[in-house]
Amino acid sequence: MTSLESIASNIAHYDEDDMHVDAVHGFLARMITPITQCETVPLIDALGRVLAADVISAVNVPPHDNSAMDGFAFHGSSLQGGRPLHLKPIATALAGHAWSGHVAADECVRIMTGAVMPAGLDTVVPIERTTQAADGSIEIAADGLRPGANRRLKGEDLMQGGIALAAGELVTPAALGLLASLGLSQVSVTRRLRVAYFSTGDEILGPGDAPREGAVYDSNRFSLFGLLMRLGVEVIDLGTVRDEPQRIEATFFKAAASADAVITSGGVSGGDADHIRAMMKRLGDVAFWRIAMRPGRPMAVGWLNRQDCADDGRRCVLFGLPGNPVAAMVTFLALVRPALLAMMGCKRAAPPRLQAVCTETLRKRPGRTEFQRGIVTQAASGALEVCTTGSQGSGMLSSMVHANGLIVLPHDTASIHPGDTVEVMMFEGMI
Ligand SMILES: Nc1nc2c(c(=O)[nH]1)N[C@H]1C(S)=C(S)[C@@H](COP(=O)(O)OP(=O)(O)OC[C@H]3O[C@@H](n4cnc5c(N)ncnc54)[C@H](O)[C@@H]3O)O[C@H]1N2
Ligand code: MOO
Repeated sequence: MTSLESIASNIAHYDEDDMHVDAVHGFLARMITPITQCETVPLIDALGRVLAADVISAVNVPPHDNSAMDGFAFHGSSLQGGRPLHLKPIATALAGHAWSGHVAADECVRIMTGAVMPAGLDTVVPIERTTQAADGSIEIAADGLRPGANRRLKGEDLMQGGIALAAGELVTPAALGLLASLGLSQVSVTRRLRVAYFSTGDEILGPGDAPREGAVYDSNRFSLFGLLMRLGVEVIDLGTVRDEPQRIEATFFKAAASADAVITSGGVSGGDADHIRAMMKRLGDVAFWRIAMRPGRPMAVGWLNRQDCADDGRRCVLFGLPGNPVAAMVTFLALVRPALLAMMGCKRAAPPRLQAVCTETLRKRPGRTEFQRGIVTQAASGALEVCTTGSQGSGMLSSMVHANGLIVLPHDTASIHPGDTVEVMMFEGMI
């Protein structure tokens, strides 16, 4: 069984007390194994799931050559140097009602969008480019019209026998529609990832609890719930756990028995009452990092031992996030989310980061990656601009609410000045 130590030995410049964000990504990529169990679900339930196998198209989409316009279908070979054509309409072809018949060179067929192209015809002129003469013939303004115009070819979207969607694809709304266009009623997806989460700390209150001196309401459990729901995993909410060893231990056992991964928040920086670190160490193979990033410096990563043997022999992955609410969200988005997607078997690449012109000074020293809460807007010129949400305290969740992305300032970067271009990891589609 792989150990954290053996993974660490393969990471260049591995230093638990000063982890480069790139080293964290490299470490997690080595640590994570995708789930292989799969299930067949009705098509409609596949949204947000990950395809377990390549989907081979059993049909052509579209299944036949068809018209892209309401107009008249005719022989493209009749088009000569843009001269107008005069053709006699002999029939009408409607979508869903194929018309079969012979069409001569001086004839045409009135055709609707989606209707099967009559045999031998390859070109459609839109109705607005035609006029009807008194004798019923159709005059076609042919300039700029090429043979094959406004015809959609059989199989041009998906070819029968080809891979319509590959294993590891996330079923997005578009992918769901595409699967439906193949006529499928069910699809094989990886089983839903089970992710347990809980908050720790004696100062943490639950919703509706009476306020008390020195206590704060639990927000991490709710931000994490939202982030996990957006990922489409099965969430297991294990509540808020006080800094009492027995309770923490029982909660970890529960998580390890029921989940593929467990996410905790708080107690990883090593304060006096942080029993959680000692507990994590005792219950599994866990590394405690100080990551060269802001926010999100302390973080625990590893595996929890299972008391009983899990059905698939997998170990429960542990992500111990820092307690500060912004730090918990940022470490989730930047580090945990890609790892969970990999566990889900999702091969989709991370969305590209936007480039935007920064409109303010961002103070930074080289030596750590920073994720500042940003608001991206479009200037009148069309260029993307970004400013921060103001104070960047890692306890200020309002800074996340007002942001629409994270400005990513790489490890070696120094301060940013107005007019400099920065990269932004947009929230849209993520949180
Ligand atoms: N001596 C050091 N102190 C701290 C360090 C350090 O490196 N050396 N790191 C700081 C950083 S950065 C962070 S982030 C925090 C993380 O500490 P913990 O993960 O141990 O978290 P706690 O101490 O339990 O809590 C920190 C902070 O967050 C609040 N919190 C915790 N859980 C929740 C929750 N579920 N909902 C809302 N707020 C929560 C908690 O009340 C504290 O204010 O450590 C720094 N200290
Ligand atoms: O992880 Mo801490 O939030 O950098 O303050």
